[in-house]
Amino acid sequence: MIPTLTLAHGTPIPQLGFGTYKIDPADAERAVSIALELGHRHVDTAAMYGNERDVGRALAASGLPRDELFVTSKLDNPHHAPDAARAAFERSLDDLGLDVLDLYLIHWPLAATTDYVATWETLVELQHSGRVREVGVSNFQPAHLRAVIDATGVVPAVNQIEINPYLTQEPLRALHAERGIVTQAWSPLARGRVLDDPVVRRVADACGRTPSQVVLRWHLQRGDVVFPKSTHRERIAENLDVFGFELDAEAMASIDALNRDERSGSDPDVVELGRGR
Ligand SMILES: NC(=O)C1=CN([C@@H]2O[C@H](COP(=O)(O)OP(=O)(O)OC[C@H]3O[C@@H](n4cnc5c(N)ncnc54)[C@H](OP(=O)(O)O)[C@@H]3O)[C@@H](O)[C@H]2O)C=CC1
Ligand SMILES: O=C(O)C(=O)[C@@H](O)[C@H](O)C(=O)CO
Repeated sequence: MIPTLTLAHGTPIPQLGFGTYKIDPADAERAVSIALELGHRHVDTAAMYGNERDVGRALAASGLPRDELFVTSKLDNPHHAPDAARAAFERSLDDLGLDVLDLYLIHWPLAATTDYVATWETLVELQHSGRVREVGVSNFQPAHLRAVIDATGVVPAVNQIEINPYLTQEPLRALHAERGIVTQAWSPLARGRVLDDPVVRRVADACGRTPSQVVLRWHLQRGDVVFPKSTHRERIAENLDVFGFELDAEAMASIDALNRDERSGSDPDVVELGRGR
């Protein structure tokens, strides 16, 4: 039911997944279990979220075959140094209860304080070890992408960046398309802020859908990977029910036009060790 895109090394990734930032560890097993029960097969987590063990428990309890699941985690900011990164990766695998991860990302470039190229080389080594199918980055700006590609010749499978109707990120998406990098859109609903937008509401009313559904549909039709977060069963179901309709060119253009280059979350040029989280 959920379409897939293909990553750099041939791994299929469901285009719609389930986000887990800000899901309290005490609630994460329940929320992820609901997501899997309702049809999600792709879960986005991170060591930073503190809920990998609980996500892992939900994956195990689901009884779903491992090859039907796609799990992403991310290297947390304090662990960029190569040895620390290897240890952090093993901790994430262990906490998630997995032998092999599908996708592992550098969470933030921390360009002013870390050698993110060395960190990237470590992720590439991890991929060669066979413990992770695909490696990528998150919150990388064009200069950071060019630096890791120039140094290693290895193109990140994805760049996970904030994208929503208020921050459409066209220049970065164009660079991704040029380099064969899959774009992942974090905070696809701008953490709920776009759902009251009058234009979004008008499009939703016109197609008999909810604001969240039209915004997610907009992302999917642009070709990006999205993983909205919700802890409510009815919203998780609503956010999954986005494959039975299409936005026409006029509706797409009216949502594109909402761009105001406005972030809902942290700015990659500002986040550094110990700040911006
Ligand atoms: N790589 C990175 O640096 C980052 C990655 N991410 C990833 O992206 C995921 C999604 O981003 P996130 O920041 O969580 O924000 P989202 O844009 O997914 O918005 C989540 C918010 O919207 C609400 N919501 C969700 N669905 C609906 C709905 N149908 N109707 C009304 N409200 C709704 C949720 O409330 P409720 O839960 O109460 O339903 C929550 O408050 C994260 O969970 C994480 O996995 C996020 C930020 C940074
Ligand atoms: O959710 C994530 O993956 C994050 O990195 C966020 O915590 C991010 O730092 C943010 O935008 C906080 O407002």
